[in-house]
Amino acid sequence: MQSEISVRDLGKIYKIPVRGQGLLSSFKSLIHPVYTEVSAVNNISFDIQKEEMVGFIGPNGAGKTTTLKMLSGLLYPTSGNITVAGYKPYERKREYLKKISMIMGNKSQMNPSITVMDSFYVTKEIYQISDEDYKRRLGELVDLLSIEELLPKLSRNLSLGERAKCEFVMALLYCPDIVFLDEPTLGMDVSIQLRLRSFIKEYNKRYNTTFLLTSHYMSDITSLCSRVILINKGELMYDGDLQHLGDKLLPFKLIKVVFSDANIRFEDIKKHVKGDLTLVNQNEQTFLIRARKDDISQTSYTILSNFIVNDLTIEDPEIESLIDLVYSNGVNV
Ligand SMILES: Nc1ncnc2c1ncn2[C@@H]1O[C@H](COP(=O)(O)OP(=O)(O)OP(=O)(O)O)[C@@H](O)[C@H]1O
Repeated sequence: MQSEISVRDLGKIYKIPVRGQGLLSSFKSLIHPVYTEVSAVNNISFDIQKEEMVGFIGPNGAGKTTTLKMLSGLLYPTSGNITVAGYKPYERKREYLKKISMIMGNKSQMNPSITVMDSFYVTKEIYQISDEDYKRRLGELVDLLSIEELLPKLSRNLSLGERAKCEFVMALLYCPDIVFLDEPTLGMDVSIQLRLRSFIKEYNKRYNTTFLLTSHYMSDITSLCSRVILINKGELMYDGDLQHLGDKLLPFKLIKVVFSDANIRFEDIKKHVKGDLTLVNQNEQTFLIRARKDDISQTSYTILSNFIVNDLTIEDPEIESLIDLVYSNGVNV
């Protein structure tokens, strides 16, 4: 069976004009432009099946947006092949454009000078949605996102969160099979992020829509995607289970220990325990300590043998800490 999204050896090189400093140099570069090349995506391959929700993650400049733009047909690849729903995206066939949608958290698709309702109506006309389907779909989406009172407002007067909800409605009105989400919750407060996440989850279940999502908020990824594709400097670094990636990249565990003695200090523990140990936090006799996974049995044993302990538990690190690692340091899986 053919995958819903199939990407093979995909590459994108941007050619950027080099401009020298000063007026004369700028003038020369207009007549004889010199270009430099930036390899944004380098030979990546992956498959996504229908109904999957996949997180697409990587540090700044990794090539996520460039890839999404090639998948949606906004950019032409320099090399490789893409098939989405049986189409070549860069051909931008009308039937293809009806099958996909792209939501970009930092770009609005709505005309600021007309009302929300009119923007939706324009979408109806562009995508030739029948009156009956339009009425039903709009009703459902307005209901799911509770935006009834926004319909008569001018788009330019919407708050960030209100606009995001309307963008979702507009992008889904024509019932696309595949949705590309690029930072859909960017800059939103936590309550709107939660609302949009539960909306995406519910929508995926109800309509079996395929989602490919990039986000700097790990909670978007952890709550929606069990599979992640990780890229770094345009190269594919990992494709698989999110939890497994966490195990690989976070090679430590957390020991929560409650001592009987209120006077214990972290230095006392370190005197006995060999190896890497970090104090994450302390509340009276309760310590949360980070230790390397490989040392965890020995560390716990040493603590139990040298102190009077009321309670000791071993916990996995929060998968959320993965995003800091991925986005701040880049990664090597
Ligand atoms: N239009 C463009 N012209 C030239 N270079 C570009 C263009 N768009 C992106 N790039 C470069 O391509 C590389 C990948 O950029 P891209 O926007 O795809 O990364 P990203 O993973 O989406 O980053 P972020 O998380 O910061 O949004 C970067 O080095 C970027 O500077």
